[in-house]
Amino acid sequence: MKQFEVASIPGDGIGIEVVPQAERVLKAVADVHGGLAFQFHSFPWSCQYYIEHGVMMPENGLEQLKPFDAIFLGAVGDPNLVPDHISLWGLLIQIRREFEQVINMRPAKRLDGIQSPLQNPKDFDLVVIRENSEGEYSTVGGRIHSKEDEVAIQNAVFTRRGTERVMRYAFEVAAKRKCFVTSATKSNGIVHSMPFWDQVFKEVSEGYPAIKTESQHIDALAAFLVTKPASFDVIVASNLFGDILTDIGAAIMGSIGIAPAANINVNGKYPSMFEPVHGSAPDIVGKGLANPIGQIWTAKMMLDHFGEEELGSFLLDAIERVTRKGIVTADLGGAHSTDEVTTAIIDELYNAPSV
Ligand SMILES: NC(=O)C1=CN([C@@H]2O[C@H](COP(=O)(O)OP(=O)(O)OC[C@H]3O[C@@H](n4cnc5c(N)ncnc54)[C@H](O)[C@@H]3O)[C@@H](O)[C@H]2O)C=CC1
Ligand SMILES: CC(=O)C(=O)O
Ligand SMILES: [K+]
Ligand SMILES: [Mn+2]
Repeated sequence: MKQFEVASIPGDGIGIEVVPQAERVLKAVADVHGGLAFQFHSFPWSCQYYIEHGVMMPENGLEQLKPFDAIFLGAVGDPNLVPDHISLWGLLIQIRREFEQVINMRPAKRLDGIQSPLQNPKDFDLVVIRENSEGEYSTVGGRIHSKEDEVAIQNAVFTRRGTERVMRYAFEVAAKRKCFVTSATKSNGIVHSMPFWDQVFKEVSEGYPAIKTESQHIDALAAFLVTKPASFDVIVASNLFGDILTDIGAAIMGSIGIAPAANINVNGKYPSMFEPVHGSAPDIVGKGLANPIGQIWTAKMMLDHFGEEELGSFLLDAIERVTRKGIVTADLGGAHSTDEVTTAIIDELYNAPSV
């Protein structure tokens, strides 16, 4: 019996609603499989925790997380309790950085039964590989002076090591897919980091002669994601560009409530972290409206990461059989609750031909 030890951090808002639902699904997946088990250890680190303790997680929080096979996170942020830059940097971004989760992989594809806001989305199936450790998300800079003399400086950081690493990762992913990588750039407006990004992209691409490439400026690329998403395979992007593109990816799928993500540690020194693209959605919290599919699809990415790819596909198939039946939450035009959608997915797991 294979046993996976998973650290759960539901976090804030709807994170607290969807994480237990996805855990229920994973337990069912394990039950149907028969040869593996998940043990979840839940950590209460959140904005509520901050109100009680003055920190988002204890000083030895990372040490507590390190022994786990993976971290399964919901969402962080409750702007009514704690300013976002404090809560996100105190937990989510700290884990990404300290655990060297340098790659953020975010697929977007059309699912049967879900209406895309696009008139003709075709069968798009793409993945954004987002740099997850540097770039525009940096603590380098500061604020000085006050009133009309006030100055804020925020420096973006692009290292050769980090830039090459994310690009190589994108090429490796593309080699297993449709062999096409698009680089998100903005070298017409950002005159140091983006020409560097383009240069590294060109250099890395020379090592992958079988992979087709293109570069697109981020503004045009954002528009193309709306007008012709089916033309993309793998998109490699800096931290901020990838963040923005993946909310568009989620939107064209039909809702940000279904988009999954994986924060991947590539050197094996620390656990990877799995969390949906969406945030804590304070506007719908406590109403049973949260779409659990983003968190459940994220669980599928965790299965893939554990080497259980067949089981991952089995789970995504069950999700799609449920969306095909129209059993969906309000964000997708349905009338079903978080719990009902989850239960329908679990029923599909048990009713499917066995793995
Ligand atoms: N990785 C993370 O933990 C992230 C955290 N946040 C934080 O979350 C808080 C809210 O941020 P927002 O910008 O409002 O982004 P958000 O993703 O939480 O919500 C955006 C919109 O999408 C809807 N939505 C999101 N997830 C949904 C789901 N599963 N089912 C149905 N509808 C869903 C919300 O109701 C809202 O209308 C902030 O504190 C923000 O910093 C935001 C993005 C990512
Ligand atoms: C923070 C955020 O928006 C993200 O990780 O996608
Ligand atoms: K999240
Ligand atoms: Mn985001």
